[in-house]
Amino acid sequence: MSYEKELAAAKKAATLAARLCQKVQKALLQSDVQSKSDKSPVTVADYGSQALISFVLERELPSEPFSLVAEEDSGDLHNESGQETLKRITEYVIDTLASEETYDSSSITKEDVIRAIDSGKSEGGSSGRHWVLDPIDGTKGFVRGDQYAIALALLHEGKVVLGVLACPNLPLASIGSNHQHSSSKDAGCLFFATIGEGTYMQALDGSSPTRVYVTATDNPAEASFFESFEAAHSSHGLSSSIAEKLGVKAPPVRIDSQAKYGALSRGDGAIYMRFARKGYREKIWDHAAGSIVVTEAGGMVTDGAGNPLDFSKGRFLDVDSGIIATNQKLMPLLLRAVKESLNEKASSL
Ligand SMILES: Nc1ncnc2c1ncn2[C@@H]1O[C@H](COP(=O)(O)OS(=O)(=O)O)[C@@H](OP(=O)(O)O)[C@H]1O
Ligand SMILES: [Mg+2]
Ligand SMILES: [Mg+2]
Ligand SMILES: [Mg+2]
Repeated sequence: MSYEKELAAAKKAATLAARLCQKVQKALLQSDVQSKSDKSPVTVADYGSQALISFVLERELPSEPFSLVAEEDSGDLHNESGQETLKRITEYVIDTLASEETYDSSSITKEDVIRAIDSGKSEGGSSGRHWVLDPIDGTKGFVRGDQYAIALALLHEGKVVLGVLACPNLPLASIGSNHQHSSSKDAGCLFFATIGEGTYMQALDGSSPTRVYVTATDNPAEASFFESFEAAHSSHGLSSSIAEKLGVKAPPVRIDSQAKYGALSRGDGAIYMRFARKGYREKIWDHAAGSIVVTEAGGMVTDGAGNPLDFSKGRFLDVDSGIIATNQKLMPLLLRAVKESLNEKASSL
């Protein structure tokens, strides 16, 4: 089955949303300390990105039933303090859509924005088609001025068949294990993948796409690994012990968001490990787009026990012992190291 129309719509939607987020991030980073501690700028970008993507997908694909599983809902926008935020979101959406000649955005109202945001309440599941959206993944990175991603995927009969990752601050050149704070020069990547057709990357501001592949290395000593920037999101201690067992020499590369999956898909590093604290339930929008970007580039994404990720169960993604990704040659070694480390951890408790 071809998903050509859906891919074109998804790329357009994610690219426009990235533009909106960049405008908000620029204003946020230029603002004074007081308004930086205020949560509203990131809220404006989260909601704005979700509303805009919902508008674009519905307009580009009018003949398809529209179901969207997305992170945000309009709950907080209905009270008194939400009114100013809603006004700003609507302005950003109108302004960003105005750059597309084919859209008449001037008539979009605050009510339209609320409706667009709340179209993301779908439960997903194993039948039919559902879009899956994280309007800004890596919110903490966004606020810091670091990495974040707009992550959009399409589920068909419970399987991810298409994924687009817009990473506005990710350098176009490789980020190795000696990666420093990124400059915005030559940054902005759009990764996209369709089932059976490979993964491609292009510049967010337009360039022809190039096909990307995960690293071919089978030598852990040459491999480096990615993990969350935020220690609260993934155990850095556990990943270090696994890396040590494997014989990985390079220090971890810690970056925010699904930009990690994008970087892995083009071979910047060889492994991604994520071990959330016990009791935390992963969400499908945090992994759907990233996982197909990696698998179509030749990689593998499983939970810590080696099971494939199951996106067909609704909004949550239930996993056994974390999420890991690497190439096909390193996966058996990685799984063994994960198992050993988890057993050691369990017996030391
Ligand atoms: N406690 C805890 N454990 C694990 N994961 C959590 C936790 N809290 C949040 N989240 C989710 O992590 C998403 C951010 O992804 P990363 O951890 O890859 O990036 S980061 O290092 O936190 O920036 C982040 O996505 P966004 O909310 O879209 O930013 C969350 O869905
Ligand atoms: Mg997220
Ligand atoms: Mg988010
Ligand atoms: Mg969030």
